[in-house]
Amino acid sequence: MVKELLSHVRPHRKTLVLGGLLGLIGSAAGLAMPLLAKYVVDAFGKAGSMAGPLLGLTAAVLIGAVVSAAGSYLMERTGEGIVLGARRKLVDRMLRLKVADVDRLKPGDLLSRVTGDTTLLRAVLTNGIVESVSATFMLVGAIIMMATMDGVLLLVTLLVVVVIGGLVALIMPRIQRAQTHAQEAVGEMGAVLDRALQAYRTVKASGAEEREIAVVGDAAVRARDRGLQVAGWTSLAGVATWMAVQIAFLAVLAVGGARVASGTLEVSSLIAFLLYLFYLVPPIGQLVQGGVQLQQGLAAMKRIKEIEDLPAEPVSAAVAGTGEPVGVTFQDVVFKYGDDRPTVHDGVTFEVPPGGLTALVGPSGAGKSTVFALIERFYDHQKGLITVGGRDIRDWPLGELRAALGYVEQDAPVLAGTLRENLLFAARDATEDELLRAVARTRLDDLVDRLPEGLETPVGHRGVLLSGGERQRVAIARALLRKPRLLLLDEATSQLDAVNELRLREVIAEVAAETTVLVIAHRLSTVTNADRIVVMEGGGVRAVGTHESLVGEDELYRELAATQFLVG
Ligand SMILES: Nc1ncnc2c1ncn2[C@@H]1O[C@H](COP(=O)(O)OP(=O)(O)OP(=O)(O)O)[C@@H](O)[C@H]1O
Repeated sequence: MVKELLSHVRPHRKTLVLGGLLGLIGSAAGLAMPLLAKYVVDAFGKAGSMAGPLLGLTAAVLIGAVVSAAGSYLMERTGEGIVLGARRKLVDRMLRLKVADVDRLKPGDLLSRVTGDTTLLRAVLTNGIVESVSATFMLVGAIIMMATMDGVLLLVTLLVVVVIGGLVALIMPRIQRAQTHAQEAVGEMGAVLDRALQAYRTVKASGAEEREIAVVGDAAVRARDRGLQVAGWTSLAGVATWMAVQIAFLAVLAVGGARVASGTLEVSSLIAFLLYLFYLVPPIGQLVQGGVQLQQGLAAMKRIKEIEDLPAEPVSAAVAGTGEPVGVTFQDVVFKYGDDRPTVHDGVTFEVPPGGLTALVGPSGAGKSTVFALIERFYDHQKGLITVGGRDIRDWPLGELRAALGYVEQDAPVLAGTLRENLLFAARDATEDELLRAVARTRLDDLVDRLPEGLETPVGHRGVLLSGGERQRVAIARALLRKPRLLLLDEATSQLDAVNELRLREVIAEVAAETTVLVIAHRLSTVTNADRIVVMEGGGVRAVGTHESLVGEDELYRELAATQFLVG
């Protein structure tokens, strides 16, 4: 883990060394100040020329200030660079993860890893390292000086320091563990808050503000408690260090006093030795502080690495596909979302030939949306065969497969940005003509005319909020611009008004004339128009046919048609 931590420093090591050196020079200039002041005072006394010493003093003050400032700026800059690098790497991985992995991780927690944990790296990797290095120098210097004074006393000192140092070393992993828990607690708080913000309207409508405030408050209290554990262990390490010096002082006094009494040591040497002993205090303190920071950095690194170690998917570029419509088949497909989850597909078999409109229907929870998730390879099925265009989906390069598909989620989200950016989201290279045609085909012209800045109007968050029907048509236009060979459309379950429903039906019929459309249908209009309907139930396919044939032959379908489609 230390290696990974240092790998973040490597690209910045030159700046870091330079920053550290400038800091040292700055401090040296500070140290020279009293000496220069002495010259100035001496010059007073001798009534000699003041110009030289004063100029020297001014120059030292200025140079010291500038060099120190440059040094600390470079350190901060390196810190920011390290945080930027860590964030980029983490976000890069986060957006390439498999859907199944993201399902397990909570968005608020992921967010806290990118914001909080990366920030923790800054202190340890800049000041932590530099101060520890300079503290080590000071420590070694003081020890050498002590060695020249008296070897026996040095041995006594080192013995005490080593024993207490061992104790501190035992405490360090505990600090790391406590810090990991503290970071987890902060992540958990982020997750809870995120959940409340996501369901903001429901929270308000349910009058659940106070309950949610309490839930997030509890998470914050847990984060505080974890933080206190870190504080506890850190103070213990601090006390141990303090004790080390005090005990060493007493031990040296005792042993040294005896030696002075026996005449083997001079009093002046004992005094000098004791003075040097106290010189050890700041560097030891800094080293312990550096150790604590290192534990914090390691804890953060652990959480960052957890994400970086997850497998990444190859990315599919947002470009339009080209090509003929493709069919899709499912043969005895078995799938569950996890080993401990119930089986969702238990031998699903159906066939969709290229072109035309196929509707998937079935009771809620029958596994219809899961069919789409498997075709998009958001998840991998456990058994059976799924083909797209006659080719096993596992043999398709992932990017190519997804480029061939258009995908419209049931809860079609609008992303931040303008309407144009939203439409071109899946096909950045579409021409203006293609864009306008997609707008016309999805009957979005009215919307574009109505919006104050037309296509350039910001929509979604911080922009104009679109209605459910508009969002769905934007999503369809977005999918169409990708020129899909197979369009997967999860119809919105919400009621659309008559005009919107008619528009949607027209759009689907037009698209189905050009490419393969597989739609999860919640509306009778979609189903009656379909070339074929696949009825799913209880993890399998129950019947396949047209509306007319199924009404005659399939009881469940008849029931669904009588209730669900007509009302939903
Ligand atoms: N990401 C997921 N992780 C775990 N289980 C899931 C996930 N998505 C769906 N499920 C489960 O799989 C089953 C089938 O869900 P699916 O969304 O495919 O049904 P559906 O037929 O589309 O239902 P609806 O018509 O209500 O949308 C459900 O029991 C659901 O709880």
